[in-house]
Amino acid sequence: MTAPATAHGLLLGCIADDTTGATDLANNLVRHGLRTLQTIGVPTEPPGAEVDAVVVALKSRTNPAAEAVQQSLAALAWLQAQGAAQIYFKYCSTFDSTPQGNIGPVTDALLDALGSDFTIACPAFPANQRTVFQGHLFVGEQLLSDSGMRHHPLTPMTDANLVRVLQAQTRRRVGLVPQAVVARGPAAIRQRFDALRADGVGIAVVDAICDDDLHRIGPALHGMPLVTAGSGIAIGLPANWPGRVSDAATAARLPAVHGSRAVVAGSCSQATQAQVARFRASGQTAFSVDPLAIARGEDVVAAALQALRPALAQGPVLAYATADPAQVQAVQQALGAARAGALVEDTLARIACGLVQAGVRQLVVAGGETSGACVQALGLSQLQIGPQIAPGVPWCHAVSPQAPDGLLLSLKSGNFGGPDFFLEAFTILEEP
Ligand SMILES: Nc1ncnc2c1ncn2[C@@H]1O[C@H](COP(=O)(O)OP(=O)(O)OP(=O)(O)O)[C@@H](O)[C@H]1O
Ligand SMILES: O=C(O)[C@@H](O)C(=O)CO
Repeated sequence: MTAPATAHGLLLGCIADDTTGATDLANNLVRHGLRTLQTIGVPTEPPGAEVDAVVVALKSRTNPAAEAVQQSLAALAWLQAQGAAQIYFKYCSTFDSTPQGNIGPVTDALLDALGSDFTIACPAFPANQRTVFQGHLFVGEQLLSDSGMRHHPLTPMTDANLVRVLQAQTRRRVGLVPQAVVARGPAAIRQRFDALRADGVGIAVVDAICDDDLHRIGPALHGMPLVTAGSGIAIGLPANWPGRVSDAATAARLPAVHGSRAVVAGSCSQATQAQVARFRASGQTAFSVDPLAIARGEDVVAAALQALRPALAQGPVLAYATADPAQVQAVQQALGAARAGALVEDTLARIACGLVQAGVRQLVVAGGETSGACVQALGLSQLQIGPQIAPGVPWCHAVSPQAPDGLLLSLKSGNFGGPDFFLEAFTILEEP
């Protein structure tokens, strides 16, 4: 193993279960003053630059649990070799998982490897309308199970009770720190941790309904070997290292990159459906990827590039597989959910590569699995985090073998961003 990389020690070593989730977490860390590097997969070398946090982006959310565990442990080993003082397992703010995992099995494995017997689970991200109250996850005003997440193609979420959802995935006992305790501050939260632990609880779901709650939870996590959460919890952690927090605006500066603009969308979330509809209504060129045509062996990549390339000079173009729940269900019945997902991801990733080869240098990708496939196909190994476009979604800079001069990328979580995100993302690059 390599020697610890950073002269002052890595404060936070993060393991994210998908690519957009990793960017979301890195964005929150940068905005709260930690110099943060995002890697795609587990690196083989120490980070090149002096950083306070590293987010290792995996693509482990929907793999078989044993594979997700293996990838997460490899990331842990690398982060430990860099001297990470605390480990952060980042999953989705909508707790995307199935009764088989992967949140429970990965948490169990990380706790075992760290020799620790206690952690928290908190997907709350109030800036994006994800709140947890009495252990129940809300998306805006709806329970998770009433939200669009009940139709997710890979991880449909039909129960909002996180204690119950997580208990089905872990061999540890799951308990709750209710918001009434969180509201009383870090000392009360720590006391509740101690009481739960004495009771044999290994994972505490922690309520949080606003950013103030996250700032109260942060100090109570100081020194906890493993934190498991969405990206929201990250906003309360940098205050635990007052001497290390730096200027967020400087931390988010990116090199300028000019070139054509494109969007690739594989998310079927409600937010992405609205964004695709708004983009199409704007009159910009859009190509619809039909999963059944891919399965029939048609050359959908060539057709997409033929339709989109000539339009690049007129502004952003869009390739999308985004569809409504009825269409997704029909495709899944015909092909199976996993095969449909894999075929679409592969096709969109090849379209993204073709667009970059055609001169696209500002690229938005919608959907975590889709983003994972695109960054892998583009051969990216790390991302520098830049300015925020919408909560949880920054522009990033990366160098690809296909764009050695650099590329601006925005990896958008499926459910993030307002309806005009696909057009607004490019507009903010024009601001002085
Ligand atoms: N029309 C379609 N029919 C079936 N599956 C599709 C279709 N369009 C996309 N998919 C698949 O649905 C999955 C969507 O997952 P993805 O992670 O990209 O989006 P998301 O879950 O909404 O985003 P996030 O993980 O950021 O919340 C992918 O595997 C994608 O290939
Ligand atoms: O937490 C979220 O909602 C996102 O960062 C995410 O993980 C999307 O895949």
